[in-house]
Amino acid sequence: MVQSSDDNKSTSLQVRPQSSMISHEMNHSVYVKNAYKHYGTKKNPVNVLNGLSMTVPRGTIYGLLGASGCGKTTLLNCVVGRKQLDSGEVWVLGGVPGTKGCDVLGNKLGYMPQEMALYVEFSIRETLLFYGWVAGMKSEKTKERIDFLVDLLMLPKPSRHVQDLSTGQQRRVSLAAALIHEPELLILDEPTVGVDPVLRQIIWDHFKEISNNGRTSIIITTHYIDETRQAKLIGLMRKGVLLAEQAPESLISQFNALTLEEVFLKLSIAQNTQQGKLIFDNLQSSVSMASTSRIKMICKAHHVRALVWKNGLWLISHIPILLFTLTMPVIQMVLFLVCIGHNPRDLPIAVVNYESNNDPNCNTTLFCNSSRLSCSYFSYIKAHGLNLIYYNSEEEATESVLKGDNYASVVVPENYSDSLKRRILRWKWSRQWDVKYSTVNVVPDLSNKAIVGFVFFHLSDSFRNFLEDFLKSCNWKSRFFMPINVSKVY
Ligand SMILES: Nc1ncnc2c1ncn2[C@@H]1O[C@H](COP(=O)(O)OP(=O)(O)OP(=O)(O)O)[C@@H](O)[C@H]1O
Repeated sequence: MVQSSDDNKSTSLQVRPQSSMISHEMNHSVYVKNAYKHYGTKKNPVNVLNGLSMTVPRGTIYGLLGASGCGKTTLLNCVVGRKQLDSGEVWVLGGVPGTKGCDVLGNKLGYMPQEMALYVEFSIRETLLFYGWVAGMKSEKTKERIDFLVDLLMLPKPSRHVQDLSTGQQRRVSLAAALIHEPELLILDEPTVGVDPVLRQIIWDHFKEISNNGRTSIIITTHYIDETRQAKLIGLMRKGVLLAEQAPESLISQFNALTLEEVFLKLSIAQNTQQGKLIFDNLQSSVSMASTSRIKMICKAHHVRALVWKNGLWLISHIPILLFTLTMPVIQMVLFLVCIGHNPRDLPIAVVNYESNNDPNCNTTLFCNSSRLSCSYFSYIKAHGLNLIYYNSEEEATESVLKGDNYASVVVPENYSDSLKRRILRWKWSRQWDVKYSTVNVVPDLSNKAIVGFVFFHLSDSFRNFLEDFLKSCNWKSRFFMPINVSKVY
């Protein structure tokens, strides 16, 4: 309980929340200046950051303290680039996240969010392996680190699946994922919630050890105010600003308090009485630099490898979904073809039949001695679904194709039937004359290859059927050839 005399003393404190006690240098781990962030609409905003400034020197454990809902997570999300500031500056490891030269931040940063962000179908080992690979670590080194972290954080067997762990164990796996690649900057949102006091001390000892050499900086938010006495610096956050940013011992002695809780209380009371003035001061002094931050995780080969591995692993552990994913396109295709798709029909083609003098009504009956086999062939084409438009000459038919009236022209030469029969009978020893007059000439519209493909299909399939029936009618042995000549005209 704070004495009333202390209260009076505290209310007279000049709380200047925005003036960081540490000088501004670009080589700090994290430097936030005049950060503003609100949620909700412009008309009805929830102001979470109100011109907050924060400095985390390299190699420091920084305890970010504040009541629930004061904006700690929002601030950290802005630092790691998950959210953007409305205005203000964020510098991380000497660069502005999202700009050139700061693209390695993803590997230098270890972030443990407050919410569970693990793939629960994975085992502990698979989870940590994935995050190691994402950070570009070699498998051997990752395995070494997994053994070390499982031991340090007293995790269950690495083969256990995340979904089978308790919430506290899952949070420790999340912490291990942030630590796996020994990043330069660790941002941990309440890493010790629900952790046994002995283990909590072990974790803090580890933090002190890795920050001691000056390489690793750690920002920790926690509700356990007392544990942050072990931090090098603490930032007391309230109403969107830092009320103080100092070493815990120096705060305690400066505010003549016994605990950090007491310091926080005194500062909060002081802030309440000065609120109006401070907001005014902040507005006066704030240079609104709309430099929004966003950490760009670069997509390197190891990211791709890790993602492919992760997705593969996920699919293997979800066999029904894998089967569904593989068979779905086939099912879709079959359903589409059965219900909707069919070959295009009634495609117009220009025809010239020199054998029948272009008589569209010539006898189409197929028999061995027929002298108008071309008429029979045309009837097969018609039955197959092409629309025959008769022209008087080959030139007119070709012209109609060039004009786009028809998809192809089909010209049957005179003496077609006799030549065709001789060609079938003499086969390899056919005369050139018979070859020429037994061949149908086709000129396609090359501007529409997909449709022309169907025209060829109709023409050749019709000829195949026609030939089979003709050979049968003559009792000749079965043969296959396709006397259709395609000419290209541009
Ligand atoms: N997406 C959002 N939309 C609207 N309001 C939000 C959103 N996220 C957070 N808030 C509000 O912003 C304020 C700050 O939330 P934040 O999560 O940053 O606080 P916190 O200090 O991390 O709280 P805790 O310690 O409980 O995690 C809260 O009032 C919260 O309701």
